[in-house]
Amino acid sequence: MIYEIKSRLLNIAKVIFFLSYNKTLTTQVDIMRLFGTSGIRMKNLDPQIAYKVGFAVSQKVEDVVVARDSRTTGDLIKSALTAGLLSGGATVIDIGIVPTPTLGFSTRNFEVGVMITASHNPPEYNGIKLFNRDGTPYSPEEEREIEETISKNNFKRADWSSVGEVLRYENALREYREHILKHLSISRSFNVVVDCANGASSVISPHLFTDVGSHVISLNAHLDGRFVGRMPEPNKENLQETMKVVRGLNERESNYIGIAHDGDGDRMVAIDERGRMADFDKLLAIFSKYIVEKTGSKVVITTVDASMSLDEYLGDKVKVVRTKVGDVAVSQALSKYNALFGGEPSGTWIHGDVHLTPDGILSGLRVLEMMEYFDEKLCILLDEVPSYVNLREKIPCEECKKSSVMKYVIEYGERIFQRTPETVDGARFNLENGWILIRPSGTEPYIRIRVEGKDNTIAKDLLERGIKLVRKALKNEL
Ligand SMILES: N[C@@H]1[C@@H](O)[C@H](O)[C@@H](COP(=O)(O)O)O[C@@H]1O
Ligand SMILES: [Mg+2]
Repeated sequence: MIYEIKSRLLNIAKVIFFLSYNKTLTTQVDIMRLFGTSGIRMKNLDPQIAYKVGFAVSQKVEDVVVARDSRTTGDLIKSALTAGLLSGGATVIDIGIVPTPTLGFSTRNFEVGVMITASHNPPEYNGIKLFNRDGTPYSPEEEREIEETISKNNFKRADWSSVGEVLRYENALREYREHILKHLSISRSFNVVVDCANGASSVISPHLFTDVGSHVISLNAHLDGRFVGRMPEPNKENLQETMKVVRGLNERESNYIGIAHDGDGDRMVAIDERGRMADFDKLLAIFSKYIVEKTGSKVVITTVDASMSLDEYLGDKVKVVRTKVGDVAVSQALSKYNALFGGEPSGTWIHGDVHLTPDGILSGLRVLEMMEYFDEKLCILLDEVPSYVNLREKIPCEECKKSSVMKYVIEYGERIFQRTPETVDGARFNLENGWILIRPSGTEPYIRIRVEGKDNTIAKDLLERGIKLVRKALKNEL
């Protein structure tokens, strides 16, 4: 009898297990991927996505600090995001238009920070980037959680009595400015051209350079979301005019340097006294050397696309850690290794002694500090760094094709280059006299190729082979 009851119970349990197992199978939802290398970034970003992100964030936290850059769609996206946050009962602290590093810094007083920006992308893009209290951008795992909440529609709406409210906070810029100034030691007066790309850095960058005693000429330093002065990516093509201005000023031997930002001010590009845009890898090397010499720190963080000259320049005593491309990975590695400096050859620099958010404004000021420390012109410091030939190319590739293109690149790349690639990010083939990295951009519809060779012929040949390989992979897709 007892045996009979037992076996019946067992059968019922089996049926319940079967039903619930099938239910989980049928209710399993595909997780919609929204986040890339640097948060969410899309052309004509749909405000409904912003609403859902706000709603998802509000399920976990009570107060959220929100800021935006100068883009024309900034108010639209902010309103939608705010509606989502309030719906879930979160309090929104609105600090207005400020650069990403200011938002990252302000997050220390709240639970989460949200920056509405598409950084260096053209004006038709916008995006959303989330920050933790310690100033680090959200990790891929934290981003997955938000994507999961959205995909599963796991929202709980607050009722009228607990719905959130918006508070405006006016002191964010002042607090950020004071914090930055506390961490600088600049006593010399420098001549600086500051180009803000009509982006968010306009509200603070030229002022901080004046604060440290520089003579400042500001360019594109009024907010305009159409980026009327120049496009927001601080690259050679977009900085032609700025370089010309620096060169023109220095015809009278006034030793101007240039500092240029992207749309949200988390990047910095330097222009030396000869009007040349500083090579990112060289700037990375001198920043690293400066931090190592000044603080005794023995570890520097960079990304897989950084030059081999860095290791050579720093010598054996310094450990160079290479992460995936993107400030998220660099910032996390900084925390993990307790490092004081990390940078990427895209002009993104993080100074861990001040805060863990990439900061183009602080980095520009640190260029001056470094020049004073080494008592040398920027052009001379840059020329001291060994250099190899670096070439870059980007090939258009739709989002949905990226993963199969990369699969092809890895498989056929192994045959072509006779090497197993490193796959920290995309595929990097390390060869005798150089290397080639092929990876999908996490912010734009491109496959990026970067090569470095001991000489021009090697680099050009590698690049050509890389381009051919990606084109073949794309054709294979058709
Ligand atoms: N803040 C990030 C950078 O950290 C990153 O290097 C860059 C390029 O990323 P990707 O090459 O994936 O487009 O995007 C953003 O600007
Ligand atoms: Mg940026």
